[in-house]
Amino acid sequence: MKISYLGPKGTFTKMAVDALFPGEEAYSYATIPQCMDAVTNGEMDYCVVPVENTIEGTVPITMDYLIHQAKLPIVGEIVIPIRQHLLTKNELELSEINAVYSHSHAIAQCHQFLHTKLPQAVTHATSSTGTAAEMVAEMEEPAAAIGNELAAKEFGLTILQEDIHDYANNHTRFFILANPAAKVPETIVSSTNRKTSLYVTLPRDYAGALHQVLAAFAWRNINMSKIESRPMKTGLGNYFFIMDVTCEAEDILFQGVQQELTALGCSLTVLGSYPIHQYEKKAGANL
Ligand SMILES: O=C(O)C(=O)C[C@]1(C(=O)O)C=C[C@@H](O)C=C1
Repeated sequence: MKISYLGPKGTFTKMAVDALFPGEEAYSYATIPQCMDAVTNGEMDYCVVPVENTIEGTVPITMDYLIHQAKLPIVGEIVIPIRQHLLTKNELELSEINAVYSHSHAIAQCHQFLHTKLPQAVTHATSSTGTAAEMVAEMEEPAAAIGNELAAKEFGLTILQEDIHDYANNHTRFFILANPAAKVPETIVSSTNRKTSLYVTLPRDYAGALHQVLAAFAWRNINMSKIESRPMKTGLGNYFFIMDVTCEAEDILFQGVQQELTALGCSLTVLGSYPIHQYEKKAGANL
């Protein structure tokens, strides 16, 4: 079994991979689209990609590339607690740090900390928190990375300040996307907690169009756990709606929704019906 993830070493995505696929071969890629492409072209069986964070919301590149380009099925989800630390090469005063490197989502999770404690430091976005740690480990100037304990270990950095994220309840959701030919391992399938992700496009702009869509789920008592609009990229004001519902796509009531929305001229695409996993801390784990 081969799994692609956003690398290099020491990323949160790598932690998610280790939790889901212990002992399996994991391959690092530089970007989220590259992780998905590796599955599409058959190099990899699965990829693990970040989707949504408690503080910063959706990871747009993941949803956009999944919907517009990769079109891979979602076969599972894991939610991981996120602890962001300030990592440096040596012990420094905060006032000495002139640059901070990290993934844009990690920087956003620590915005208030950076604003109040490191006003002099210029922030630089990197392709991942692991890349930021790798870069800072090679720099001579007094810079810091935002990343996790695993990155500190992998790149020999000091944790100058722990838990610098602005809100304590910080979690990120990751999707497991699969090559349609791959057999999903039993450890991933076996979870009683399940969800379906889908997106809906409306036939045109008219009063109550979205209300009709929501009503189709509501009167069947199907619980919606998330709804968000994303641009269709075809013109200003053209949006589709990504939704998560807590039932299976095979459920007779869900199929009723599909028929009703199709009759109304909407299009409904299922991205996957999948099990939800919660990260369980193991002895010696880095979270
Ligand atoms: O840079 C990493 O470590 C990642 O795995 C990416 C990512 C993200 O895209 O949101 C994953 C989890 C954290 O929320 C911050 C960064």
